[in-house]
Amino acid sequence: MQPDKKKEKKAPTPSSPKRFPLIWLWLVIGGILLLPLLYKWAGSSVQEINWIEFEAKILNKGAVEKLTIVNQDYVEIYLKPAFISDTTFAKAFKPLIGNKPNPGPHYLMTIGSIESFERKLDAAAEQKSFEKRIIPITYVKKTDVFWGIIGWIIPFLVLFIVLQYGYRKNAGGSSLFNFGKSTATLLDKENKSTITFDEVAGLDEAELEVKEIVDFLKNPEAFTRLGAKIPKGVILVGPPGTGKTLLAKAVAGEAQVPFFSISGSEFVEMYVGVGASRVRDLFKKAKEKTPCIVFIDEIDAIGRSRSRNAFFSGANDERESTLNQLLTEMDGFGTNTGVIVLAATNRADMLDPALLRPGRFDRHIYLELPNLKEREAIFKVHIRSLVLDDTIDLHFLAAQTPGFSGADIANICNEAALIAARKKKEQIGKADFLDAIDRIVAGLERKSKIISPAEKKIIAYHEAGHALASWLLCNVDPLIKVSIIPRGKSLGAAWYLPEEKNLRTRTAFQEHLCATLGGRAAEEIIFGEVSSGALDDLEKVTKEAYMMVAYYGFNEKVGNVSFYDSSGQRDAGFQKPYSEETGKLIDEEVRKLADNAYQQTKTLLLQNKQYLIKVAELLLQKEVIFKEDLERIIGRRHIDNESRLEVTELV
Ligand SMILES: Nc1ncnc2c1ncn2[C@@H]1O[C@H](COP(=O)(O)OP(=O)(O)OP(=O)(O)O)[C@@H](O)[C@H]1O
Ligand SMILES: [Zn+2]
Repeated sequence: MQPDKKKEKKAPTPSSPKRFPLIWLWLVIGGILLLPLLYKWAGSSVQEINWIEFEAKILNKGAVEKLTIVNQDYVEIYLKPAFISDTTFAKAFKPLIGNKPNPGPHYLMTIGSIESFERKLDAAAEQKSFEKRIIPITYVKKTDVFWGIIGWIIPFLVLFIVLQYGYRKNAGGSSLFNFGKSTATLLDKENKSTITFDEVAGLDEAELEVKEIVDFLKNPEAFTRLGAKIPKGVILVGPPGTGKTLLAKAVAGEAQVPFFSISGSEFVEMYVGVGASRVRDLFKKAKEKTPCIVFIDEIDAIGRSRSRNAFFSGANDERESTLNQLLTEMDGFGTNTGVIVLAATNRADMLDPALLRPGRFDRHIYLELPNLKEREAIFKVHIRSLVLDDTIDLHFLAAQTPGFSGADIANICNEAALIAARKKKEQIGKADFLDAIDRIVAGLERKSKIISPAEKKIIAYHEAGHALASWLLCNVDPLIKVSIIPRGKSLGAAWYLPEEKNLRTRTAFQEHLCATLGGRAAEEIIFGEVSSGALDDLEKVTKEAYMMVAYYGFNEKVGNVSFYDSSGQRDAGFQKPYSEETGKLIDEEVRKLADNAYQQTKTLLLQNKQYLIKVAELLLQKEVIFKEDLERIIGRRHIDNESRLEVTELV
């Protein structure tokens, strides 16, 4: 139940796509829709009559010039010129047709069927004894223009709206009309990057390297005069939150040049060919603004090694053509064009080698997680805008945050301010910072979570087991505090202060396994039974033991071999790089390692059972205990402590 530091990936920079003036589109569509409506309205001004009226007012008066039967369902009645009066139609169209008589049809009449209509006509003719045949009748087929057009337009309209909507959802704001355009955000003269090297802390070496780029952008002649070539592409490599984006922005801010920023994932869309055309567009825009900087964040989204699982993923084609386009563009501009491409990635080892070749991204700058001194410097940058009281000691805070990235530190500073504000304090104090650190490391305290007294006891002994084991083993990171207040998803937690080491010995690994199993061992010693609370611990132990055996060559039987894959190409797990026997051996040795560590820990805790009980009781009483409490119970943690366990030969 140890807390794990959460790494949050920041959202890609929001894009600001230029919109096609949609209003025109709607005007055109509206116009097309309106036309048939007008027609319909004009047409509907022809009066409709029934048979009785027709017979009485028209037929019997001999006013019919001709009849047209349309589609077997209605009759258009044309009157003799003498009988035409000014209809609505004629009035409406007066400006168009002048004083000419309305050409008709003058009336419409719906009929059941042609036969019945003709029968009625015959009967009327007989009755009134006039020749039916003197009335010319034509038969025509007409499609209703209005519904005809609507019938055509609606499916298109629906398709269009669906596509547009779907596209926006996928493309995050761009529209159908600009999907080949790059969505890069541009910071230029009106909208400059205001970040300077002043805001970047603890990246001295990287800063030195990028300063050269700033100098070139400010004064290119000084370099070109001597025939020097400036790198076209610089790739920034480092874990998340180490300030890659920040550094790139600072370069733009210092050099005072336009800065195009885009995330690699923005190139890749669901439509084939979009990525490549976006790359083309981006470079076209960039070349118009030279000197300038193009910053591609998360370049691994397009630049991943091309051979990777090529057979299994169709999306590869699209990514590959995007990558090819990027390579072409980078080859296309000369070293002195004044476009410098900065790219950032968390993993340079996964990038396509073609990207890293000279003439492309030939300069690599590695950013690492900040060390103690660097963290202090980063804290200094981020507290500038905060109102602090005089309890703040930056060195102390830096010491409390090993393994934290610059982004984590920025987050802590903000979180501390929020915590202080919630407490309605005037100034932010040390306690607020410590709370903020805890919160970021282990999640929010959940005091309201209901835990029965029996469970609380198990949790207390579990955490006491971790605390005691790590206290007694001298190669484990020093313990700072233990808590049984539920936080985030864990029920209890022990905080350690990782020492900043570049190398860890086998002994350190083994002792770490023991400390991690301390919780479960304590449960077994005290309650004679284990609980499900050690899931997290077991997961860690398994992973670590596997790393020891299969990666670090710590196991004699498996030998000095490593099955680690630094290129990340085996991620998909299609093929194991070792034989089945070796696989079995690895499994066996991992199990043995974990079992032995558990037995060792149990022995250690049994020998110190009186301390275990005291620590657990204190935990139950206070919920949170600190290093000082442990010192009072067990005595100072010392390398030469009598009861320290020699964990050297575990396997
Ligand atoms: N060296 C640093 N000095 C000062 N602030 C930093 C530093 N590193 C990171 N930060 C802070 O963290 C924030 C995020 O960092 P940034 O976006 O540059 O990280 P990144 O390395 O690009 O991360 P990602 O890989 O997730 O894109 C910055 O805006 C800044 O506030
Ligand atoms: Zn645990």
